[in-house]
Amino acid sequence: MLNPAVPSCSGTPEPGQPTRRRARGTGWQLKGSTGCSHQLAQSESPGHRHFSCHPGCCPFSIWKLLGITRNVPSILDLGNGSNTLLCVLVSSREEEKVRTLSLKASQQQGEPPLENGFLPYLGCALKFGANPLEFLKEKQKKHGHIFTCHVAGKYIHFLTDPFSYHALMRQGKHLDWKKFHFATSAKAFGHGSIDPAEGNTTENFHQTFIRTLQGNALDALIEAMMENLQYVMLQSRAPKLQSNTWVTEGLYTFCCQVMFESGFLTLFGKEFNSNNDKNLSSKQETERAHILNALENFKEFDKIFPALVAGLPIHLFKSAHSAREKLGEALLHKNLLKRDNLSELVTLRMFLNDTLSTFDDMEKAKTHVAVLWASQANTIPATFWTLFYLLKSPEAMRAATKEVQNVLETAEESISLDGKHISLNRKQLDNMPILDSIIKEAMRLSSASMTFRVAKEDFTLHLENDFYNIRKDDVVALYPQLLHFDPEIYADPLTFKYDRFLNEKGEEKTDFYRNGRKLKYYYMPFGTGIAKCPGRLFAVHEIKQFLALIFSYFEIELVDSNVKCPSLDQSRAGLGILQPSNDIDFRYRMKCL
Ligand code: HEM
Repeated sequence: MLNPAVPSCSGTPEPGQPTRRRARGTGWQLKGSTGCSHQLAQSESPGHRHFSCHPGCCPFSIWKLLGITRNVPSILDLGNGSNTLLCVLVSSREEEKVRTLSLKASQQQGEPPLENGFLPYLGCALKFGANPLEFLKEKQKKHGHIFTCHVAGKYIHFLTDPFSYHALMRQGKHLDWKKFHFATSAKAFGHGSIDPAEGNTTENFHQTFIRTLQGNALDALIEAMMENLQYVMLQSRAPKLQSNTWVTEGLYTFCCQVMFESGFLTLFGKEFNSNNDKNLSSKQETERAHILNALENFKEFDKIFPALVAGLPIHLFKSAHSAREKLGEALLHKNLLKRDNLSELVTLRMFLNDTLSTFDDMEKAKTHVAVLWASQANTIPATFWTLFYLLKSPEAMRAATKEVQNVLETAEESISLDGKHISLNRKQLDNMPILDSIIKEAMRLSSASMTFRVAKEDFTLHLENDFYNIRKDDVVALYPQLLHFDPEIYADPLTFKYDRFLNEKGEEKTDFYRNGRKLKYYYMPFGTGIAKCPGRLFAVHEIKQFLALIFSYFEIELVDSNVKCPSLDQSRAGLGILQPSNDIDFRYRMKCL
């Protein structure tokens, strides 16, 4: 792994003058501000091809440092303590770009201000990757509400004014949201293209998700999840909970196991048939071992997910590759068919895979791995942050437990350990505004999702008071963490306030302001517009169910009540809810009921 002291071309740019620009359609040109416009020298060693400017211009041979070699990727460790990995694959196509490096320029008229960054090909990628929020805040200060960043070969126009967000939604005619999702999914999960235009399938995935995660389908998911959470918390973890003694565990580890196991059972059903089965308990144990094994594979694969999105091939990561294949094996249709209580989502997806696609068995299975990942990767950290903030805030904990007690009482649900499970339906769970506010606040503080749209053609982006030319294939992006941490919208934005999303009546608060104007977009962990997460309602219900059951059955506390809030692991910035950079010890024991 390289740990570069980032080099630059000798000589500094002329003040106020960007040193590079895109010549439409011709790739990159570079000019050192000393006036050099050199041909890049090329040298070959077995398996590698190095490019370098002449020694006086690029003393550290940036090309070599970045490992620009034929089909050999580089991983750059920023060494800034943030665990950030930025991965760049430089293929022969990029080599062509590098070959044409030689000159200078600036943004074209009518385009947003351009930040090229100092690194050829990478542009601003390293700085952006190290801390996107700080980077974008700095550029916002410098350029205003819209600017363009060159990031790893792409031009990304960031809209930072929340009053401009609707411009992105409105101009769907010129902007594509699907291509990026389709390409990312195929790259990360290893199935063939799911873009109907490419002929492997005619399934409309978006419609499948809406149909099976919302409306009536959601009721069934909620019911199954309630049952599974109790099975996992009480029966499956029974050996740990034998006596009335405290169990100490990492909070993230706990949330991860409970949510993964329950969520997996809810979507992919159970191996065992629970009715009148003499060997039930040994079958349950085997099933649990399989799911925990799937969790290990999930974690191994999930670790390198940002690298896959950045374009690195999975073959570089042997154990993650093998983990993804094992997840695929487990979700082969022939194995799913042996399970009871498959969700409507999985049943319908299997049917559509079989009837509308030409995927082979493993590709079909990998489309299920994609669903498994989408259903868990954000939910697990969101559950952790919610419970962590509750444990840190006695006032929030009191309000939340009281709300749950009231709802249980109204529903005439009693809490016991005699095997009768608590049941709360969707309507009852919807009647918990305090939990809603707590979950929202925890996600506001931990979410770093990014909304992307790709320009289908050259067009003019109309914002509130101005307009900008956007070129075909450029990306227009929103980074809502800017909005979530804006002190004008959220006073004291880094502080957890459990009732931030409640109004004076104790109902959901929806009026948030900036510059005295009411905002339409103020909370976006689930994205927005057409591509908004189709599983968002289920996700919030899952977390509420988890909390309601924790409060009902367990006493729970932090091992160190003064423990500091863990920092956000920035390596997943742009992908959703960030994980904590370290786990936090907590303890729990069964209540004496
Ligand atoms: C706290 C939990 C969750 C968060 C924060 C979250 C967030 C997101 C975000 C930001 C997107 C991308 C939206 C965009 O591109 O603009 C997304 C997509 C998606 N999410 Fe979630 N999600 C969560 C839970 C879930 C759950 C539980 C499921 C399913 C059971 C799910 C299923 C999906 C699917 C299938 C997509 C892709 C949609 C498409 O491409 O049509 N998500 N999610």
